[in-house]
Amino acid sequence: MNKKEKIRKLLNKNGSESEPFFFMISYDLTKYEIIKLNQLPKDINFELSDDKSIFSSKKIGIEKFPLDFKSYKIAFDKIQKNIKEGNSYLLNLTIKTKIDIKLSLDEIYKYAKSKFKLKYKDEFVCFSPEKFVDIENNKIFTYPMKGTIDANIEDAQKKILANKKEMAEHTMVVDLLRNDLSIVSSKVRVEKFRYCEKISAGKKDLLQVSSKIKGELNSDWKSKIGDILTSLLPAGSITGTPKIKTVEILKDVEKYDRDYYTGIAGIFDGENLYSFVLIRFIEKIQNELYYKSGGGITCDSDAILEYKEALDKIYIPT
Ligand SMILES: C=C(O[C@@H]1C=C(C(=O)O)C=C[C@H]1O)C(=O)O
Repeated sequence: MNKKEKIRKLLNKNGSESEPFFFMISYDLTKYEIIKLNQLPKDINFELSDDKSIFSSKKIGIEKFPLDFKSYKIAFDKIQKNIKEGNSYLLNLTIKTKIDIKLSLDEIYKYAKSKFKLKYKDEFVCFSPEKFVDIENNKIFTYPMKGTIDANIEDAQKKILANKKEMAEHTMVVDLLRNDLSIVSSKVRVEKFRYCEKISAGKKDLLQVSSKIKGELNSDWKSKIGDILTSLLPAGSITGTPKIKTVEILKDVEKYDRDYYTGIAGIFDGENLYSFVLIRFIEKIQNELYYKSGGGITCDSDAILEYKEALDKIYIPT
C-alpha cells in the first residue's frame, strides 16, 4: 500500500471513531503523523486560533544567507518556458534559505505570534497565517491566500486590490480551489472574494489577500476525512494550476526537498475539523536552520520582485 493510501485509510478510521486527533501530512504525502489528542507526545506542540487580533509589529531579526539570484533565475526561466508552452499558468516557486538566529526551535515556537503554530520534535517550527480547510456542521470551507504587498506602502490595500496581475493570480487559485472542493463536496460557492489581512513580517508588515469558498458535505463525512483530505492535497495555493502538471514542473525546478513545508496540519475535535497550511517554516537540518518560503509565478511575474518576495517572507512575528 502506498503512503497516500495509508494516510487515507488511517484518517477515515480515526474519523469514524469520532475521537479527537491531531494530524500532519508532508507536501508529497510520503510522511505523516496521525495521533489521538490524548496520546500526543510532549515534543509535538501546536496552537490553532481564529483570533483576528493576533498581530504584532515587534521584530526578531534573522540573518539570511539566500540562494543567489542567478540560481533563482534559472528556476524562474524554466517556469516561464513551461508557462509559454501552456503546461501551467501559475506555479508556486519556493526556496530554502540558510538562516542564523540565536534561538532554539522551542524559543521560536514560544515567541512567534501567529494564528497557527506547530513545533515538531527538534525538527521544525511553523507559524502559519494560512488556513487550509475547516469542516463545521457538514460544510467545508477553504481560504486560499494569494497576493502579498508591503503594508507600509501608501494605500497598500487599494493598490493590491486594483492590481490586474494580482487579481488574475488570485482568481486562478480561487478557480483551482473551487474545482478541488467540487471533487469532495457539492454546492460550491465563493463566499468572500479577495479580503485583506495584515501580517507582521520582521522589519515589514505584509498585507495578504485571501478568499473564502464553501461546499456542502454528506453527513457521513467523518468516516471520509481521509478521502476528503487526500483528494485535496497538495494544497492548490502552494502548488499552482493545473495541479498535477505543475507539481511535476516544481519537482524538476526546485532543487531541494519541501518535506513538511507546504504540507498541512490540523485537528479533528470529535465534531469538527480545522487545518492549516505549513508555511512560514523553519527547519533544522544537521544542526543548521533553514527557512523555506516562496510565492506564485505567472506569465506577468518579474524575477527580481518574486525573488524579493520569497526573501521578504523570511521573518518571525513576535
Ligand atoms: C509558499 C508560500 O506562500 C504561498 C504563496 C502566496 C503568494 O504568492 O502570495 C501566499 C501564501 C501561500 O499560499 C510561502 O509563504 O512560503
